[in-house]
Amino acid sequence: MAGFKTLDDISDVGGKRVLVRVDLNVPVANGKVTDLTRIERVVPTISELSDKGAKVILLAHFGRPKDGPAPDLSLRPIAAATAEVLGRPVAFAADCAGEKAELAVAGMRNGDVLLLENTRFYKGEEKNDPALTEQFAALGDVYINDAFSAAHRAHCSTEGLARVLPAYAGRTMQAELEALEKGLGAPVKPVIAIVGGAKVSSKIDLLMNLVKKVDALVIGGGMANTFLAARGTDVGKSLCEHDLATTAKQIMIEAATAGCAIILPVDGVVAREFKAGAANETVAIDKVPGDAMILDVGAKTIETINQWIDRAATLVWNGPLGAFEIEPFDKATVSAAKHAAARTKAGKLVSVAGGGDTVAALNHAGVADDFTYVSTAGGAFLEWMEGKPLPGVEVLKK
Ligand SMILES: Nc1ncnc2c1ncn2[C@@H]1O[C@H](COP(=O)(O)OP(=O)(O)OP(=O)(O)O)[C@@H](O)[C@H]1O
Ligand SMILES: O=C(O)[C@H](O)COP(=O)(O)O
Repeated sequence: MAGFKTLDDISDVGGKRVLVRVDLNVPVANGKVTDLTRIERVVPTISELSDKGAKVILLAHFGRPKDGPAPDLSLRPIAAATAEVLGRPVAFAADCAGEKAELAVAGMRNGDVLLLENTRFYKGEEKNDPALTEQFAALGDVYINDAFSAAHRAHCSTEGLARVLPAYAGRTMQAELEALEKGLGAPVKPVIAIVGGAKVSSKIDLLMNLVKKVDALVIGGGMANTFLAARGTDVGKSLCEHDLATTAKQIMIEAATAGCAIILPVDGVVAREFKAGAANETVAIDKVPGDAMILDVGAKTIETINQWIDRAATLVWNGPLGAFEIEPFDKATVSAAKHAAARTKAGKLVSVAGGGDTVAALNHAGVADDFTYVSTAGGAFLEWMEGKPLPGVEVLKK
C-alpha cells in the first residue's frame, strides 16, 4: 500500500515481541459476543504473525470505562471468543501495563498469542500520556496498528506507540483504507448518508461537515430523536441528548446552505419498555406519548428512506435506524438494508456501511455480503468520510 509500511516491510519477525492494536469492541449481550465480525477481521494479521514465529501481544479497548477498571468491561471473555475464531489459543493477562503484563509477555513462546486487559482501564490511555505509552512500549519490539475503527482516537495504544516503536499497518487497516478509497474516494452522485444509532454526542459534530459532502442525510435511531427535539418535537422518554439541540440546529442550517436534504422520521414505533416483544404502536412523530420511547422509525418513514435509496448512486450508512437487537424494532433497519442490498446487487448502487453495531444489523438482515463494502469502523468511518485526518493513520504514514 503506497505511503504506508505494512507487514510486508517487516523483516525477520520470528522471535520478536509484536504489539498489535486490534479493535475487539464487539457487541455483547448476556456475556456472549453477538457479532464476531471485528474479531474475524483481525485474524489475518494475528495468524500471519503467529505463523512467522512472532510473539503476538494484542492491545485493545472495550467500552468506555469512566473510572478505571470495571469488571463488566474486562476483555477476559473476549479472549475466549478470539481463540475460537482464530482457531489457536489466546492467553489473557489481567493488566495491560506493569508487572502482570511484563510477566505474561516474558512467559511467551514464539508463535504465542496474548491478549492484554482493556487499555482504557488506565486514564492515561485516552490522554495519550507518554508515560503510559512507554509502559506499553516496554512490552514490545515492534508495533502494528490493525484497528482502523479506533484510528480516529489519538490514544497511547492507537497513536502514541507508533511514535516510539517501529510502526506498521496491519492487514485489516490496509484493507479498510484500500476499500474505502476505492468505494468512496470519488463517489458517484447523488450521494446519500444514513446516520442512526446511539452514540449521539460522539458523532453529531461529524454531521456538520458530512452535510457539505452528501446530497441527502437520512437521520434515524437515537440521533433522530435529538434532531426532532431540537426542532421542538416532544420525543417523550426516547433516547435523546437534549443538550445537543444547538448543535443539531446548526447542522440543519448548514445543510440548508449546502443544499443537502435532511430527512427526519415522520412516524415512529413507540413502546414503554426496552425489551423484545414489548407492546408497541406506530404514531405520527408529533404524537409520541410522554411516557413512551421511539424504538424504531415507522412504516411511512421506511417508505421515504427506501425512495431516497432508489434515487442514490452512492449510499454511506452508519448507525441502525432503530433498536434492531430487539424485535420487532429491527423492522426499519432490516427493510432499508435489504432494499440497499437489492439495488447494489442490481448494479445501481455503491453501498458502503460502517460501525460495529451497523455490521451486526446488516448480518441480522442477512445482507452484509451484498453491500459493496462493509467497514468495521463507525466513528472512524464517518471522520474518514469527512476527509478528516485520522491520528492513528497519519502517524503510520512513511
Ligand atoms: N431509537 C433508539 N433508541 C434506543 N437505542 C437505539 C435507537 N436506535 C438505535 N439504537 C441503538 O443504537 C445502537 C448502535 O449505535 P452505534 O452508534 O453504537 O452504532 P455503530 O456506529 O454501528 O457502532 P460503533 O460506533 O460502536 O462502531 C444499537 O445498540 C441500537 O439498539
Ligand atoms: O466502536 C467503535 O467505533 C470503536 O471501537 C471506537 O470506540 P469509541 O467510540 O469508544 O472510541
